[in-house]
Amino acid sequence: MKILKFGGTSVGSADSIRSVLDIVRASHESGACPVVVLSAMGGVTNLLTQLAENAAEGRDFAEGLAEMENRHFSVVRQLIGVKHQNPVFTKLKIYLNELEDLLQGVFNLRELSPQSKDLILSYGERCSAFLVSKVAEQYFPGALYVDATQLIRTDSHFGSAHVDQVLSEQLINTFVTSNSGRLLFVTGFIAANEQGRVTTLGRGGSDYTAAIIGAAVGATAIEIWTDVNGMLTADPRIVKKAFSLPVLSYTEAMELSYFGAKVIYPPTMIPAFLKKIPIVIRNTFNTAFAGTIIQHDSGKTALPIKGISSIPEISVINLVGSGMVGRAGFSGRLFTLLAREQINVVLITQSSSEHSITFAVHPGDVLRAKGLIENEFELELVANKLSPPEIEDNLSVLAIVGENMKQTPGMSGKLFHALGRNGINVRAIAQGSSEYNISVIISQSDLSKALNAVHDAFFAQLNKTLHVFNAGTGNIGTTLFRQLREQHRFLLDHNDIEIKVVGIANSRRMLFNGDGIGLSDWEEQLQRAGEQADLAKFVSRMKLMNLPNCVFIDNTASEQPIRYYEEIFKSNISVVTCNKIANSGPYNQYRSLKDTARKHGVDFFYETNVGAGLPIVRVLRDLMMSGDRIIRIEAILSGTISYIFNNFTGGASFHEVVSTAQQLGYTEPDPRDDLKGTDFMRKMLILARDAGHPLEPEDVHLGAILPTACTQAASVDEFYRELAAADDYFNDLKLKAQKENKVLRYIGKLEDGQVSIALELVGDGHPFFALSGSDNIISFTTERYKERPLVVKGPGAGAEVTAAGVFADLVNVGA
Ligand SMILES: NC(=O)C1=CN([C@@H]2O[C@H](COP(=O)(O)OP(=O)(O)OC[C@H]3O[C@@H](n4cnc5c(N)ncnc54)[C@H](O)[C@@H]3O)[C@@H](O)[C@H]2O)C=CC1
Ligand SMILES: N[C@@H](CC=O)C(=O)O
Ligand code: NA
Repeated sequence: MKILKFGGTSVGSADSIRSVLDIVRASHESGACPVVVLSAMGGVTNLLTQLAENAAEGRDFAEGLAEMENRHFSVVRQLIGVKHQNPVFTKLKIYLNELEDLLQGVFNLRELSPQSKDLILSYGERCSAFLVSKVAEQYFPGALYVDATQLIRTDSHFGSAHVDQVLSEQLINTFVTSNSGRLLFVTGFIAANEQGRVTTLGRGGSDYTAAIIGAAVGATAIEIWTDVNGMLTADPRIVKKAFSLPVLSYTEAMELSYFGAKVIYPPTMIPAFLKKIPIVIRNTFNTAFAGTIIQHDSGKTALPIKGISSIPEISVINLVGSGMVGRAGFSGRLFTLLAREQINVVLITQSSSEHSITFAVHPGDVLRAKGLIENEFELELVANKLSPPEIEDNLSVLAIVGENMKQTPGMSGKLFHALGRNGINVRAIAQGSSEYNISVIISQSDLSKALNAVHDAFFAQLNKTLHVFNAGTGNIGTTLFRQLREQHRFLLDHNDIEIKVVGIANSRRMLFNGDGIGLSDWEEQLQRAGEQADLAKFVSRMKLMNLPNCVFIDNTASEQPIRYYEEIFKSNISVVTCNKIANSGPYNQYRSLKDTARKHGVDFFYETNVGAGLPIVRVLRDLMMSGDRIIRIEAILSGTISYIFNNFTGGASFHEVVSTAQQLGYTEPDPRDDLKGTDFMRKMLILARDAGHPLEPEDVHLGAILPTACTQAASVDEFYRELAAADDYFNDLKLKAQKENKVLRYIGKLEDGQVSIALELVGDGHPFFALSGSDNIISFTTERYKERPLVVKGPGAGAEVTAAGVFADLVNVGA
């Protein structure tokens, strides 16, 4: 025999009741004659609570009663044939009249005892179970409505009564046996005490009813039908990637539901656990989905943890006192006091010095707990053996849960790494003695970020999300967005990485969307829904959104974003930049940026600062980190100048070739930066610094390729005019080279801590002779690569290769 329990949403409307009956039919046809347990229609228990409170305070309750009547009557009209409706209306009307009398009594007395409240609430389940049984009767002759007050016996602890398991089992078995073969529709949640007075089993008690009946009849399974796909790895309202768990042990399910996951009412597990009856959580609205099985063992799984649960609102009380806290007997007195006063202590930690105890309670209990402690320990407080209790509010608990944790080392390391990397401060830590959970207390404002970051850390193989804030939507930014869009599917399928661009800014406008800005029409969105750009606001919004695995990309050529890098690192956000200005400014700035990023455990990636997408920065870093020593670097690192010399061969004049290089996207936004050598200087400086030399920009010996008039041009237009005027000068250079069978090369060198860049004529014996397009080439002569240098060569400018380099840096963030 199976028990099927349907929650409020499953019986919330005529449509959903139809789905319930389909499920019952399927179960019935498969041979089992199930017992069906029903909750009140969705929202009805809350409505009844409200009406009872209204009545007790002398407020009107008629309107609410009418609403209750309408909801039930409307189902009768929709689901029961006209001929059979009258007796159903009559019985429902009797229930509603009784309810009205009760509410009137409460109204007259202005008093609502827990006993009256239980009786009032019982009408929710009575109406729904009766109604559904009558709808079912049309298809299952003999279907029987059962009021659980006949089946479940409790004590008189109204509101949350304790079940007399033995007596209830007898009552249930007698009833079920004498009605064998009939389909039973039982009210959830309600029971009765010895005198037959109605009691309730606590919020969510319908699950419990199902478990009690299941245990009594030795059911093969207890199916809890709800409106979600079983128990999930985390709260899906906060963690979009939360997924349903196929198998959990009873203990794991208890731990997960204790901390917030409201899918199942924790006491439900006990009768099922004792009789080893599996509980299956299924979705009434997605019957094709297998749901979650809760059973004796936690099942074979590769997952180190099962889920992450959370309590969003918690308060903490700190007790400090050298003379008191930590002494034998103190904690005993403290926690006995709190237990006696029914204050639920969610979590306890004690400092190793044992001079302090921190414990968490629900915010509604915190002031009462403080008052109780002040009373109980009055003498100790007066004698200064104990400091007055301190309260901290606006905190949350996050807990990772799973039986496998016990056998897997490094679980807490992983948890704290994920939290630390995302700048989440941990207020207190507790590991359950069972080692089935590790809980941390964090600030409420960090909860969403923490849940997502921890979820990614533990279920990384199941997809990691990077949240990107991108400044600069020019040549490189636009190309990067296109590449991200084109690769979105591939990254998800092959690397389980999802990249969401959640903020975009250029010098005119900015736009945010925490769910990700669609990259097929970002320009149109930025125009339509964006606001006026303000980089300070962009950065503060980025911090405020507090997203996990967050990356700031600087795709501008501006000094402005650089002012925020430190602040960004301090907010535990990584930076990826193709903007060279940050690393080629004063040495102190370069040093400080690197140090700050390292200190905050975030990445600062700038591969495209040198040679665009070519692996140069990375290669140098690997050489340095593995203990090699750089003897000499020789390089061509201006893609623009390389292109110009490789193409200034035929009929086109020098200034025309420069203009083509600009059109091809090789130049800096201002091409004077390339031709004056500034861009090359920056790259050599960055390499020298990365190679360990604390140089300043003016330390680089920069040989010019332009006549003075060109270098002094005050605007880009004027620059082109001066270039055109200098055509003869460049032609002479070209002819000289051709005469000597040589080519023009602008070459940078780093040796003995000295950096120079100069225009050279090189012959075909030179390794830099054969280049084409915008090629860069770099040769590292090192202790290990002494005889034959390590050479990297390839296109070193252009939007496609640069954006690809930014992309590669991005996917490596946090790797
Ligand atoms: N073109 C290439 O081959 C390579 C370029 N780079 C670097 O890429 C960067 C971008 O170059 P392009 O895309 O060609 O430049 P671009 O001029 O086409 O685009 C720059 C973008 O930055 C935005 N911007 C400027 N100031 C801003 C501010 N204060 N706040 C927000 N946005 C701002 C502009 O609105 C524009 O969208 C430069 O730093 C360049 O050195 C690096 C390696 C290779
Ligand atoms: N303008 C630069 C682009 C790469 O950094 C160049 O020409 O090399
Ligand atoms: Na590079």
